[in-house]
Amino acid sequence: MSEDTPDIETVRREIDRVDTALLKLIAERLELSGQVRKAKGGMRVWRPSREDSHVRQLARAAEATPASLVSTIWAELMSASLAAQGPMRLHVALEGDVLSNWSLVRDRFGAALDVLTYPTTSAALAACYAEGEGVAVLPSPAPPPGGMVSWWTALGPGGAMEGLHILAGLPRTGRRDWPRAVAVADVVLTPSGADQTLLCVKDQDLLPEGAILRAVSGDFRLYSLDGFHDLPASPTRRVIGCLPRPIGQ
Ligand SMILES: C=C(O[C@@H]1C=C(C(=O)O)C=C[C@H]1O)C(=O)O
Repeated sequence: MSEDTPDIETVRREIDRVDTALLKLIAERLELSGQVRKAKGGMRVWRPSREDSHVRQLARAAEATPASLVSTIWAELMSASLAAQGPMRLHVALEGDVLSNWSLVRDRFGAALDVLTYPTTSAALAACYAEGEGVAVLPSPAPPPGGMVSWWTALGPGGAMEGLHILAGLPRTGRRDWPRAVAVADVVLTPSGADQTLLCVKDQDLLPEGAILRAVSGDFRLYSLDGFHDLPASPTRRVIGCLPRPIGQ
């Protein structure tokens, strides 16, 4: 053994020391999330914009730790926090590549929350709509010309589920400009600090400058706008979501 080779027992003792410190900090964090629950009163448990702005700041501060690792570790911590705070269930549509969908959900929401799965997108969306604290995980609105994934029109002007919003993109980290899946819930839109606003337009309507066409279904078009925009709703257009920008983009 050369002089530079670390002694395995010494390294293991150091790892034990770090893990014991981490364990104490995790317990402290869980204790604090119990207090958040009380402080929130009747407020909705899931605050996706707070989660993504927090993880973005941590990833920036992390230096050598990759953003994807920061995101998955905090997904687990937040999952435990949410499970402790109250009833929040995930309603996941497993259409398409089931294994990829499942790992996207785990990476973003951790393992502590109850998950119900559905064979179709519309069934997952309906279950979420029927349940106050539910969150649906659905395939992203499809870019044209693949406009078959048209569930998002139900959130648009005149749609049956106007209270629901698109609030998070999956995966949370990476360079993709448009997510593979999105999370939908009955939560008010608030900025995370780096967002795209999702605007659903019916028929032909005047578009804000810089709008990017993301999906088309019948008379409905879905555009994204850079930044957070609280645009007033009209019979022909409505803001249906706010997607925090992927971390690491
Ligand atoms: C703790 C809160 O509740 C939830 C859990 C969070 C966390 O564990 O950091 C963050 C946002 C919420 O989804 C909060 O609202 O701050």
